[in-house]
Amino acid sequence: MSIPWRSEPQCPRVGALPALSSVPSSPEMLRGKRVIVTGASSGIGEQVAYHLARMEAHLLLTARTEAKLQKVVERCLELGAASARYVSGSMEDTTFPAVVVREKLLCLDMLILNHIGYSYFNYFNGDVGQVRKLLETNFLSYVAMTVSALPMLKESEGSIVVVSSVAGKIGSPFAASYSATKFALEGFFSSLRHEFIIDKVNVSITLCILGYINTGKLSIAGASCSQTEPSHHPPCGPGVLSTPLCHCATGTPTLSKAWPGTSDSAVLAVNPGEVGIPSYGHSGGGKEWEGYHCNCYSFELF
Ligand SMILES: NC(=O)C1=CN([C@@H]2O[C@H](COP(=O)(O)OP(=O)(O)OC[C@H]3O[C@@H](n4cnc5c(N)ncnc54)[C@H](OP(=O)(O)O)[C@@H]3O)[C@@H](O)[C@H]2O)C=CC1
Ligand SMILES: CC(C)CCC[C@@H](C)[C@H]1CC[C@H]2[C@@H]3C(=O)C=C4C[C@@H](O)CC[C@]4(C)[C@H]3CC[C@]12C
Repeated sequence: MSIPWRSEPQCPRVGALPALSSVPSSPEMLRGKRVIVTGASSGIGEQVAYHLARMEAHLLLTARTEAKLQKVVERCLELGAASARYVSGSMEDTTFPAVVVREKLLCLDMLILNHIGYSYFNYFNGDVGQVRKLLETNFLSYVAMTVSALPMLKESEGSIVVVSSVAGKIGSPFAASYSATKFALEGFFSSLRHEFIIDKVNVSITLCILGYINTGKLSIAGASCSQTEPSHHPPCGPGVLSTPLCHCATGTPTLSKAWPGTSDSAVLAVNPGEVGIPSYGHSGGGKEWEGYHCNCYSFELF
C-alpha cells in the first residue's frame, strides 16, 4: 500500500474540493484525497472513516486507543481505502496536534475534527478544572490542528469539517461544560470562515450541527429524557449519519438544511431523524425553530 503523504517530494494536486452546495457529491469526489479523521476509533468518527474508505480516500486516523485504531485501519483497507494509517495519542496533550499534522504528512485535502473528551452529563458541579480540560480537548486542540494543517489545506484548497452539536447552538440542562466547548467551536470557526472569505483563502469550513446519534454511550444522570432512544423512523445511528456528513463536507448537504437564521450554506444541520425539536429555541437571525427537523429531545427535570 503506497504511503501518499511523505513519499512524494511534492504534493500531487488531486483537484480542489468543490464549493459547498455547488456540485452533487459522488463517491469519486474523495477518491485519492488525503483526509485526517480525529476521534476515529469509535462512534461517528469510525463510521466516517469507513465511508471515506469506500470512497477510496487516503486516511490518517487519530484517537488514544491504539488497539481500536488498528482494527479500524484494517477495516478501512478492506473497504477500499487508497491507504490507511493511524497516529495514537491524546488531544489533552497540547503537543499532539502538531505531531499528527506536521510530523506525519506533507499533503492534506480535508481535516475532519470530530473527537471529544469524556463528559459527565449532570448538574454542573463547580469543577473549573474539568471545564478547562474539556476546553483543551474539545476546542483548543481543534484550533491547534487547524493551525498546523492550514498551510497544507491552503496548498490543496481543501476543507475543514468541524463536528459540533445542537448543544453548541442552544443551552440544555446537564451539558454546561460540553455545551461551552461546542459554542466555542461555533464562535471560532464561523469567525475564521469570514476571515478566509475576506483574505480569499480558498479553504472551506463546514460546521456540522448534529442532534442525538445513538452510539451506545449516552447516560445522562439527573434527567429523564422524554424519549430515551433516538428516532427509529428512519433508522438512525452513526452509520446513517456518516453519509450526509461526508456529503456536506464534499458538496451536497443531503438530508440537511441551513440552520435557522443563518444564510451561510456551510453551516449545516445534519440530521437523519424526523423528530420535531420543540419550537421554543431561537438562533442567529431570530427565526424560530418551529418546523425544524432534528433528531433530539426535550429534557424533563425530575
Ligand atoms: N453521538 C451523539 O449523539 C452526538 C455527537 N456529536 C458530536 O459528534 C462527534 C463524535 O461523537 P461520538 O461519535 O458520539 O463520540 P464517541 O465518544 O463515540 O467517540 C469519541 C472519539 O474521540 C476519541 N477521544 C476521546 N478522548 C480523546 C482524547 N482525549 N484525545 C483524542 N481522542 C479522544 C475516542 O477514542 P479514544 O477513547 O480511543 O481516544 C473516540 O474515537 C463529537 O464531536 C460529538 O460532539 C454531536 C451531537 C450528538
Ligand atoms: C433544545 C434542547 C432540549 C435540545 C437538547 C438536545 C440534547 C438532548 C442533545 C443535544 C446534543 C446531544 C449530545 C451530544 O452532542 C453529544 C453526545 C456525545 C455522545 O458520545 C453521547 C451522546 C451525547 C451526550 C448527546 C446527548 C444528547 C444531546 C445532549
